[in-house]
Amino acid sequence: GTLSLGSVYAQEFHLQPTPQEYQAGQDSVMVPVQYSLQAETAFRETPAFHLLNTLFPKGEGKDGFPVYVGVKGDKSVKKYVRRVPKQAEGYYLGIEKDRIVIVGADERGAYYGVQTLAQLMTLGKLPLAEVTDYPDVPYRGVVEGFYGTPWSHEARLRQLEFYGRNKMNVYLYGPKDDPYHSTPNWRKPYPAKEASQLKELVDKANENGVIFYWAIHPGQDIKWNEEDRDLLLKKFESMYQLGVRAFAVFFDDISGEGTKAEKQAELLNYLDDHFVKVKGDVEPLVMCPTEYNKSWSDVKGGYLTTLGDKLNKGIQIMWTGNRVIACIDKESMDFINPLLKRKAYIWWNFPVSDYVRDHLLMGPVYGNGLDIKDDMSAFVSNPMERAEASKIALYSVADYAWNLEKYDSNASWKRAIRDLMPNHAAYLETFAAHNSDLGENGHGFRRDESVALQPALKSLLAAYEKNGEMDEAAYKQVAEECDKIIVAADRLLASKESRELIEEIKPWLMQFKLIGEYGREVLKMVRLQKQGGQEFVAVHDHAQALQTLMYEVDATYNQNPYQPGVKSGSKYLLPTFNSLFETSTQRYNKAAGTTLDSRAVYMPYTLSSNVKQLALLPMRQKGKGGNVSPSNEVIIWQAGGEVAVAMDYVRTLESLLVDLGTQGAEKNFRLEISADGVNWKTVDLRPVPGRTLLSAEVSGMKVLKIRFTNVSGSEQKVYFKQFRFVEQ
Ligand SMILES: CCCCCN1[C@H](CO)[C@@H](O)[C@@H](O)[C@@H]1CC(=O)NC
Repeated sequence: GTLSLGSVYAQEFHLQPTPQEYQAGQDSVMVPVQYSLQAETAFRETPAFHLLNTLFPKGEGKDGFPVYVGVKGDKSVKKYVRRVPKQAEGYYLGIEKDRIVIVGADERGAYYGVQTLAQLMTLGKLPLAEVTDYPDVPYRGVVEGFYGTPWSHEARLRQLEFYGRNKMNVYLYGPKDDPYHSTPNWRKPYPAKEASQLKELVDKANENGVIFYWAIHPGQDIKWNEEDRDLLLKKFESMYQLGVRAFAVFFDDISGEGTKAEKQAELLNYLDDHFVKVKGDVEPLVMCPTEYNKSWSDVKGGYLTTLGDKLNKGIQIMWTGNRVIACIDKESMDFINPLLKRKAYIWWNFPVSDYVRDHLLMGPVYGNGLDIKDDMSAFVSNPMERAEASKIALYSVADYAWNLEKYDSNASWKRAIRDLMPNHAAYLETFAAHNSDLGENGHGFRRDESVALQPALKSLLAAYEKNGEMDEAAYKQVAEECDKIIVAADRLLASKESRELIEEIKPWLMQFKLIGEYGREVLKMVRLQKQGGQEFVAVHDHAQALQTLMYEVDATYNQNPYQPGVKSGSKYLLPTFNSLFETSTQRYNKAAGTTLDSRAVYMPYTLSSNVKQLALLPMRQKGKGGNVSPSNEVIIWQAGGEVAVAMDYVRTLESLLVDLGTQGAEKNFRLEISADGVNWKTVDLRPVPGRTLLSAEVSGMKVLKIRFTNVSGSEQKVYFKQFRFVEQ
């Protein structure tokens, strides 16, 4: 019989990604326990069949509920062929009283139709519905292209299932720190273990309708000769033997010979003509250019137009937008497509966090144009090294790239969270809401954070700071949020669900709980300061104890050479609590004549620079010293350009290290120390044998300011790998 769907389903339920067209009546049929397959025999070899066969408790049987499934041209579904969209990977799904019909424009379309059926079956009843659907962007998915610890094999297997469910059809394997993907071993075949794991990934990808691209990153040391060309071809052949049927060549983040456009184009065309076209069953090549974003491109130099003119038409060219880290809009596409003479293959550098490793990017995916579906051939996301945590953003990337016009970033974000942890969605949402911004970073890319609580935080702080007023409504809202934070952190830390996710984000959950407790104490301090009660002192000391615990977490976990530590709620939540802590303590001291320590978080060092790419780099304090957060891009350091660090008051140095990633930098740069900010003393920089590291003899020196200048008289292209000092 037919049952009517309760309205609760109608509101909550949402197909993912958002379909182009979905009509469901109020009527529905019970979910059949068994199905009978009406399809061509060949269908049984496809991923669509294997997925379909898992959906019915009693599997397939001749008396089961009829399921007509196939692709355009199949006899079994001839009757429905007019309903099928013309777009690649499109499908028609019809649920009728006495049958289910799924017709794909192609095999992957049929697979997606089954994925949509699978989602509808979670309703417990099947609505009498029609879905006419197809993707806006041809290639949608993920490029594992970040610096840092590559994803584990298990994490990748889970990712591929996730991509299948979310109708993502591309996974590009290109972890920068895999030595067989990049220099030095790109010429060598994988060792047995890695090879068998890659084969397993390819099989898993095929099962989930995902094209597995294996990328090579040869540019840093490739020689433009037949030997290297043939070694690269041999490597592709060895990957082909493992089942790889899609290949990419990345020339990003390199310098030297490998950056030449003509040579890159020649190599790619050779691979296209002598490998891809010869094999016949390999996807079109994808390449990542050296000039992969507008801010790095020199149009007059002709790099991009050379690629656009010379690269065989079928070869895809990647692009990250106006900057390394940037949202993609119409203006960005109108700039690049004419130069490439094809639709750019977007590599979106979000939620990648390898330049802000102490932050998690758990917020909504927003800021990309909703009017560019016809301007790009692909939209793939470069994720965080934390695979499970990346799924919040990836879920929405899938939603966006499938149906741009209907994309709603906030609604998608909430669904992403519910999809990731159905039994802890509210807690994960509380956590994600306050762990979304990147903090200061060299790329200047920021995200919103604590959006719902921002107004209360701002008005609570403004009222109190300006004239000691108490905005009771804001106070109440912030106090309630602190309670929610504490509960959310505990529930997530104790969660049995999504254990792999919890293990990835555990340090941030610990930090998050401390922030909730700290906020609770700071709110008490504000209340007590206004009442003038003695209890202020005990609460102040508890808040300081929590500050110490927060520092401990930050100094203990996720230690890496780039952005060590564990930042949470860093944009508004923690800064507001710190301001309230400082102000209430200063006011209490004034009224009570006490000298309670009012410093919340301490940053004694200030960076300044007239070198564009260094000016925004954050200063970090670590223990008894500080460092400038390194940048992993090539720095264009103009003649006379300088970077300086100012202390809050005169301090005594123990050591100072500089690493520009190039030999002989000590000849082109000068280090100076000043104890008063007026008189400067040049300090010797000694190269550490065999390394590009320079050590300065500063032990015992009084310092108010440090200055480091390019005195070579000409522009220098260097890396900014380290600038670190330790105090005595
Ligand atoms: C050296 C320039 C910064 C690196 C640029 N991005 C990412 C962000 O950090 C990083 O993951 C790296 O793989 C990637 C390179 C890139 O964007 N290629 C198209």
